[in-house]
Amino acid sequence: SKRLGVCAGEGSAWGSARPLMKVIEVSGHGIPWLLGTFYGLCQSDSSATREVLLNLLFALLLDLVLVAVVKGLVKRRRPTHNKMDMFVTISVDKYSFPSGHATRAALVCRFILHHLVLAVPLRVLVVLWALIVSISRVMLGRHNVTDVLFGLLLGYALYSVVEYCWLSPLSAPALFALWSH
Ligand SMILES: CC(C)=CCC/C(C)=C/COP(=O)(O)O
Repeated sequence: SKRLGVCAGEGSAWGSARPLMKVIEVSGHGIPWLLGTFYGLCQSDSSATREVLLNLLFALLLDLVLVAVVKGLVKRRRPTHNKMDMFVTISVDKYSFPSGHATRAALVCRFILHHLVLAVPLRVLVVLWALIVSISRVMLGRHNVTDVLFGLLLGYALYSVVEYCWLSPLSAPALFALWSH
């Protein structure tokens, strides 16, 4: 993993690509996804859209909690070559197993592919985004390869849990009443 951390610092082999990697990092961060989903929820005027966005919000929150619990239990330190200059972190983010970006990327990728009707090139872009976010975690030196691989598996599996617990106006009427205008 250390050898693959080619953007871990400005002086690293691919140090000039670090700013781009950090933009990719923000694209997979929890805050833009949570704020964007919440904003969409407030703006949506169709009940079908609200249902999808409410479940996406639930999925993102579940993911944050699950990753925080696993990080807190495993307590694996981030690689020593990592510079802790990440955009907004919480206390457990000093730990690296699993990668929260990788779980979110896999979860959101599956969610989008199942719930949005997209042309094939866009579907391919969504999968590529998830892969690039994941690979960038190792290139930035934030994670070991195993953190990212486990994160991807966890996010993939978590999507199945979200589908199983799918919130609908029938199963969670009080929640939907909050968002009906
Ligand atoms: C503060 C909020 C809402 C989310 C934290 C997102 C975050 C910083 C996750 C850590 O990701 P990695 O484990 O991939 O470094």
